[in-house]
Amino acid sequence: MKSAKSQSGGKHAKGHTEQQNTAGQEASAYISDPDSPSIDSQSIGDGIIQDEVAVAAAEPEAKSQPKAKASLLPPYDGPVLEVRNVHRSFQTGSRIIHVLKGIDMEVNPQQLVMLKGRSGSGKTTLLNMLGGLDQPSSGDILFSGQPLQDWGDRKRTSLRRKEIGFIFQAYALMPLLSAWENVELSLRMADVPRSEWKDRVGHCLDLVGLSKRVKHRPFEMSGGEQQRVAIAKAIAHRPRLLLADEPTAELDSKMGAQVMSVFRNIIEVEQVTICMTTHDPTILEVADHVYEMADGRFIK
Ligand SMILES: Nc1ncnc2c1ncn2[C@@H]1O[C@H](COP(=O)(O)OP(=O)(O)OP(=O)(O)O)[C@@H](O)[C@H]1O
Repeated sequence: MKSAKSQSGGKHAKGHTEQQNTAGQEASAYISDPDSPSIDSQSIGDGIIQDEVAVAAAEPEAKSQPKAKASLLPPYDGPVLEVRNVHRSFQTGSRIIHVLKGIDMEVNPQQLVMLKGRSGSGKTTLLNMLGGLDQPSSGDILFSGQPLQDWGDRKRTSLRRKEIGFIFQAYALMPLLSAWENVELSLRMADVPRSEWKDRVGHCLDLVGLSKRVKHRPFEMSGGEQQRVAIAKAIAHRPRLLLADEPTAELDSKMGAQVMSVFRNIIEVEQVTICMTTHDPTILEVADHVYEMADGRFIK
């Protein structure tokens, strides 16, 4: 796993020990400011995980009673994602690095779309933008027809919590929580009413083939099983979009194939849309569409 990058838009989950160590501190921040501030200036893994650590550590009573999932987005029949001429540059010291150089793409409902390309081509930078974790330097990203750049930090945070599920290369599960509790956490974060948790957690763990592992903690499971818990967790709150950053990179080919078959199944059953990055040529055939990136552009 690579280290986090120097500036906004970096990536990757922190190690578990670090997640645990920050729990108390993050929890108090969460309680004192329930509408937690934007995490857009943090890496994809850092932002999501700090958010989760805070919610996991907070006493349930410290939050107001969860409300039913309010719709953030008006009904829309078009693509889940429309990306128009997106550029992203980073400044490191006196240097400006132009990472994305005019990206155009569309992701339609219930598609499995893959971004492939060599290391450093810009895949994760783009994924961060698609999840509203970072903003383009120029260009537009529409999520279900809504231009994300016109949304404030708070609304984008809410979009991430309610409409997007994130999956990482290194699973990013809470190490002290069981599979069941890890999935439950995502419902708590999305303000899903507690009365719905039991059925929904059971259903999601069943979908990923882990109904017999619900009490296991991450260290008691194989890599493939942990990644399937992470998938159950990512879909539990019924997001429209799943974003996965190299979800099979740590797995052998058999477990990688299982994860891809779970992806196909949840697209059918949960009607979710998936956009993922990969280096693995053996899984590309499962995709509905593959975008190949080189040096910040798509190769035709
Ligand atoms: N926050 C940042 N500050 C400076 N440079 C960055 C930042 N984020 C990404 N970059 C640079 O942008 C380029 C693309 O990085 P990115 O992580 O998007 O590539 P990638 O295709 O996902 O690579 P990999 O397959 O290794 O994960 C790299 O040269 C990287 O160093």
